[in-house]
Amino acid sequence: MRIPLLAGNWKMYKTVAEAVEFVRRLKEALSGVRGVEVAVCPPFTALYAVARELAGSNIALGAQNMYWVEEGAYTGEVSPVMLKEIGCRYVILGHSERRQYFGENDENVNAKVKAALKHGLVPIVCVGERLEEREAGHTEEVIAGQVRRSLAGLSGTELAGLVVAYEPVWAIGTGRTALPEDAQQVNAFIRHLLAGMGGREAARQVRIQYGGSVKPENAAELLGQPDIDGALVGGASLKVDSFAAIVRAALRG
Ligand SMILES: O=C[C@H](O)COP(=O)(O)O
Repeated sequence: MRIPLLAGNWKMYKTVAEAVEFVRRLKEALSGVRGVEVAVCPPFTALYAVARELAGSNIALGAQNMYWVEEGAYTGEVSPVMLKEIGCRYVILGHSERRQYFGENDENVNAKVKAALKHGLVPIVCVGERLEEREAGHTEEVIAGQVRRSLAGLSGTELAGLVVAYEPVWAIGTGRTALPEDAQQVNAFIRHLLAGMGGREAARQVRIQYGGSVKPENAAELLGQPDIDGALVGGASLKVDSFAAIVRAALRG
């Protein structure tokens, strides 16, 4: 009932030429694939060129961040209007790298989520605990705080239409993947929280991804969990073969 979303977060990788070449090959690799949704999230510089290359394909486009204001004197920022104009469907918000290196917090993320929804973009809202928080047994408390603050003030319908990505910080780019049952437990917990915030129907519909060292070798088991509705893939989304293999694993999962 929930269509899995496999989104590639390219982070700060790929020039425009590399990005266009990549999506040309990805389109071929995924041409017959049905039953899953696929998105790529290139750096801002490559979005427009990639949008043109993806036109008419079954691959969606996403951005990795945005500001919450429509326009203005905000040097270096990109607005939801700009992303929508060039054909973005998704926008990743509150990624742990933005929280860690660029000072983002749940309140900023909440403003961005509301702005994205207002402009018809689907936010992929990232939450996740750090290693010391997990080891101290605080995972649920940390996740609950992030989910409640980042998604504060949204209606059930708005919650139903967005995507949450559970990304334990200790699993990002480290090669350490959460055990499928641990990831499932946190994703189920997030769904339970969302039921409290927006009702059971919203919680039934919302897609909750897992992210953190997802690879072709571990994807099927992670994606086979009942509350894992796709993956936010970093490193393994930078190569056509490995990203396509993860997409195929979602069909089996
Ligand atoms: O957004 C993607 C995540 O940060 C995961 O990155 P990774 O697959 O390289 O661990």
